[in-house]
Amino acid sequence: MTRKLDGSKLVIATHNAGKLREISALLAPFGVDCVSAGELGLPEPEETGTTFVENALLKAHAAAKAAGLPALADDSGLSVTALGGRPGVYTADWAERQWFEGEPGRDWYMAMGKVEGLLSEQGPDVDRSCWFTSVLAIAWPEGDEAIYEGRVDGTFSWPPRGTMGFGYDPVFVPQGQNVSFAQLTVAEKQAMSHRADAFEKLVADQFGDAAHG
Ligand SMILES: O=P(O)(O)OP(=O)(O)OP(=O)(O)OC[C@H]1O[C@@H](n2cnc3c(O)ncnc32)[C@H](O)[C@@H]1O
Ligand SMILES: [Mg+2]
Repeated sequence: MTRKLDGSKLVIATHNAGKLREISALLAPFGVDCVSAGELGLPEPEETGTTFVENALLKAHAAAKAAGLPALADDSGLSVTALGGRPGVYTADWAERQWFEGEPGRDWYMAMGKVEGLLSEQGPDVDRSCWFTSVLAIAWPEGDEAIYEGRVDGTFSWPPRGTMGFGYDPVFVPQGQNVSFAQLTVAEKQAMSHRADAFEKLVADQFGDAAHG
């Protein structure tokens, strides 16, 4: 039995604005009182794990300890079959940190181009199948933890298309669709995303029969 959220404030332990938007929207129907890591001024922990689970737990525990509140973290990434699952856990690292109009950020276009470069080296018939993973971890200040994993399969598509979403969304075409994640509204992406898949498991476990949304 995993520990359950009991109505106290929940820290959304991410420094990624796109994820924060999606996780807040997923939580909205459940009336959970949320605060983001950014609002609390929590530092961004170093992601030293070698798996999504390790990094999600590391981020959730760091935030829970620092805030004295339960914390929900997401570790996610894009895995490309023909690249042996890379960038995978290192998806964020493939994008260099840059300054954009005075704001710190990462260069996602460069990172997507890196993946495309490696794929096109393998010729025009290269297998472009790929998948997104999301591991959601909840940690409590006392050390309890819970883990939920989600996945969505698709195709790495070039050139990038669309302006919605974040990160690698413009190159990810989910199975059965012909538009990228960045051409979908938040609600449309949530109907099929890796994060929503993990969240469904979280809801079943944490909110049980009372679950809706
Ligand atoms: O660690 P936090 O603070 O949560 O934010 P982050 O951006 O560093 O997040 P990760 O360490 O989990 O790195 C995962 C990267 O994978 C990419 N990614 C994950 N989910 C995605 C999604 O739904 N759409 C597009 N790209 C996604 C995105 O580029 C993320 O930066
Ligand atoms: Mg990160």
